[in-house]
Amino acid sequence: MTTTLIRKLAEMRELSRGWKAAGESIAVVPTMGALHAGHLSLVQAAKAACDRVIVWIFVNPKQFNSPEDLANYPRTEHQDAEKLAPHAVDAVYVPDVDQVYPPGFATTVSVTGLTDVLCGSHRPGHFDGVATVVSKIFLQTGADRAYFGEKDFQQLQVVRRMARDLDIPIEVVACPTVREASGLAMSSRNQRLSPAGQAVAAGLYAVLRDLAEELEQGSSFHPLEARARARLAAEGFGEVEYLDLRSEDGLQALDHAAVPARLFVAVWVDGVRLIDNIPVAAA
Ligand SMILES: Nc1ncnc2c1ncn2[C@@H]1O[C@H](COP(=O)(O)OP(=O)(O)OP(=O)(O)O)[C@@H](O)[C@H]1O
Ligand SMILES: CC(C)(CO)[C@@H](O)C(=O)[O-]
Ligand code: BAL
Repeated sequence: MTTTLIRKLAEMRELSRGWKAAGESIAVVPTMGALHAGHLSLVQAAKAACDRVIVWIFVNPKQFNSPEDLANYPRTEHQDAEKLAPHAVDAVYVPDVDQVYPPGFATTVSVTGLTDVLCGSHRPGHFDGVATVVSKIFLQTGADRAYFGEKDFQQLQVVRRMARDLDIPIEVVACPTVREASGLAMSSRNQRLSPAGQAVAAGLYAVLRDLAEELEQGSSFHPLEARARARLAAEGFGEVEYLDLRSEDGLQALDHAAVPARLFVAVWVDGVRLIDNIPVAAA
């Protein structure tokens, strides 16, 4: 089978209409490119469940709160095509900017509440950019299902809320975080780590796991948080933007692992911002 490379919305809509008319189910995998095994796991899950799979690749300027981050974001279209080839997806949609944000574009989709915490409070405007582009992804592709990674757990909750609130008929499917052998969550921005930064970053998962184990034995979070922050500093990590224990549903701050809970972290290493989260079983 052949994969169609699409750059124009009209072409995307025509394909999608044809598939729907034939009664086929459609999945979309939204990405910003620089693909790795984490993205490919979403593609595999989508292929297993749907007749047609679209991979969306677009470095969305509206979700970057820092111009340097946008300028430095890896863009690897040729390698992305090579990585997707064995997966034989039906379409790779790499829209031109004006297909997403035509001249005069003046609409923002904003999810309140869930976006006040974690990455929302540290990256002003980020989730407005995400919610706006993801509503467009859903509407442009007409997909029945959309696949997202738990690595971006807050994004997943925001996207679910947005789809429900706007009555977009799509099922949002969560896929587990794919990790390196060290436990480091795969991420496109990891490419920007120096060898020394990679060695430090490799320690993050163990810090989270150790913290989760103590919480699972019934300890309260705040004394453990102070120790974990000291350990991160001693291991060479830079600023910890947040290290929080929160409920999975609603992202409320917790002091004990009492309800389905997760640890969330955002930390700088070597000029690169890493995020991660892991579930914590109730004590
Ligand atoms: N390690 C991973 N495991 C599972 N899903 C992932 C992983 N990394 C990214 N994803 C998911 O892939 C989708 C596209 O993410 P994106 O293109 O931003 O990649 P990324 O690796 O998260 O890059 P970055 O965080 O550096 O922007 C998102 O749904 C994201 O949660
Ligand atoms: C969902 C997304 C593709 C929207 O630009 C992006 O936030 C991402 O890659 O996670
Ligand atoms: N994976 C989340 C996209 C971002 O960091 O902008």
